[in-house]
Amino acid sequence: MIENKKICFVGAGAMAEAILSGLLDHKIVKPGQITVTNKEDRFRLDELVYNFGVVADRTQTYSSIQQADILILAMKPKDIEKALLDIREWTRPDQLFLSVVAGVSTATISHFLGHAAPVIRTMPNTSAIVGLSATGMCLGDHVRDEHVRLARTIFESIGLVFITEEEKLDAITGLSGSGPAYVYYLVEAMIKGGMDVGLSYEDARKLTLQTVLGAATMLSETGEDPAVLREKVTSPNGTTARGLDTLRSYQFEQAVRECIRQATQRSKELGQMFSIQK
Ligand SMILES: NC(=O)C1=CN([C@@H]2O[C@H](COP(=O)(O)OP(=O)(O)OC[C@H]3O[C@@H](n4cnc5c(N)ncnc54)[C@H](OP(=O)(O)O)[C@@H]3O)[C@@H](O)[C@H]2O)C=CC1
Ligand SMILES: O=C(O)[C@@H]1CCC=N1
Repeated sequence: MIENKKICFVGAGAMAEAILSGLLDHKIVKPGQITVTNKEDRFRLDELVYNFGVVADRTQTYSSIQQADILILAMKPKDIEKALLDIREWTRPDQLFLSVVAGVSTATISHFLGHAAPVIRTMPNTSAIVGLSATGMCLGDHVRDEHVRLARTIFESIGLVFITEEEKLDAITGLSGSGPAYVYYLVEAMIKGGMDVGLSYEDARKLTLQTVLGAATMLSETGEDPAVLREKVTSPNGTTARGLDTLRSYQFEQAVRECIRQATQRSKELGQMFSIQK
């Protein structure tokens, strides 16, 4: 429980919602401790107020920013410079800044703020909504133990937290930040494959979901190497062997590895486009 601290979200989209719903579900804060702000979409703020009971400051955004102890930056990378320049005169070095923005460095955030507030950069994922985010986190200048404790409490309410060096954040973005989309893509393909061989959409979806959930739970609960688990499914000359050979012939592994490399590269590019260069 985080008592007596006000949290203000700057940006009220998908990630902001995922984080605030985790905080409220786990009773880390009360709805009245959270304020949401965005650029212009008032209907979106109304929706969050209606669904979660949080506070939206539509007319005095800057006063909610001034009153906040913790600001969570949750806008797109292209919007962060303007957002920070708009609010900076209402911010102070004794506030904690937590960013979920892809690619943008802690040094850039500090630069745009123009003062010595502690900044923690994170990369969660949308599974935060069900409390299963894998969140990478790195610490900028001026961050003290009490800030790390607060950031941990917030992000552990939405899943696993992994503190690391800033150089790793692009890789974490390419792997686990974007990762849910890769899994959904695989699931889409498996459902289509099931339909190709005669199953209904509903049955293919149900069977695929249970298969993915079961496989993830096996990995997590047995701690086994995925290759070992894969081999246990694969009877010599059986059905799995034929399926896996087909995936290999389409260079499945190379495709997935290149996908993560490219997503990581894109995170670096976003960093170059929207971060100051040291
Ligand atoms: N979606 C994902 O899977 C993940 C996203 N991220 C990162 O989270 C960040 C947000 O992503 P997501 O929630 O998907 O994005 P959304 O597009 O859903 O939301 C972006 C929000 O930013 C607001 N915004 C834009 N400009 C400003 C501004 N100048 N001042 C205040 N608010 C502003 C928008 O307000 P308005 O609608 O009024 O324009 C909107 O509420 C991104 O940087 C992304 O890299 C990180 C991990 C996973
Ligand atoms: O696609 C993106 O850029 C964001 C960052 C990680 C997940 N979504």
